[in-house]
Amino acid sequence: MQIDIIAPGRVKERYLRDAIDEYSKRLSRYCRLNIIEVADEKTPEHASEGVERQIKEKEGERIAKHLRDSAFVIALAIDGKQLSSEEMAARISDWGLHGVSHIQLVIGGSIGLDDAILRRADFRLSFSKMTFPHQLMRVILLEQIYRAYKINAGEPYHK
Ligand SMILES: C[S@@+](CC[C@H](N)C(=O)[O-])C[C@H]1O[C@@H](n2cnc3c(N)ncnc32)[C@H](O)[C@@H]1O
Repeated sequence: MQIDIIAPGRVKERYLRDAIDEYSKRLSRYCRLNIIEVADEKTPEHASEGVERQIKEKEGERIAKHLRDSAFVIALAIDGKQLSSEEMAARISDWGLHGVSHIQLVIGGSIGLDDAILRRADFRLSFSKMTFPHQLMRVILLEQIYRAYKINAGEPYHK
């Protein structure tokens, strides 16, 4: 399975980059992982609704360039569907059985994902009703994909 994670902005914090590298290394045993960072837009502190919409559109256009018609696209969205780790593992296995060989997971920038990306998504995944910083979200997502592969492989991992 090819797994892409697409997100705006470069992760600058060393401790997050270390965690991303660690989970990427662990995941390389189970899938082909590709992390695609698109350029992010600078967000002014008190941006108007119009400016925020423009920022999301620009970042959305950059994300869209990487989306493949044949891929199963998952948008990370707070109001998406919440799954347990076991349910996520079962979905990944199921999508694979139904011919999906390429999953693209998209994380929004600091003000979220453009509507066009949300509409394109085949599935919207929520990690809870809480808002996580987009850069930390990459680590959480990688850990949960790794957990899903461990569950599907029947291999022990902390419960
Ligand atoms: C800082 S959040 C954006 C917050 C923005 N107000 C929104 O509602 O999308 C940045 C990105 O991280 C992801 N994210 C943050 N918290 C999440 C959660 N609980 N579940 C799923 N994705 C989340 C989403 O992709 C979101 O676009």
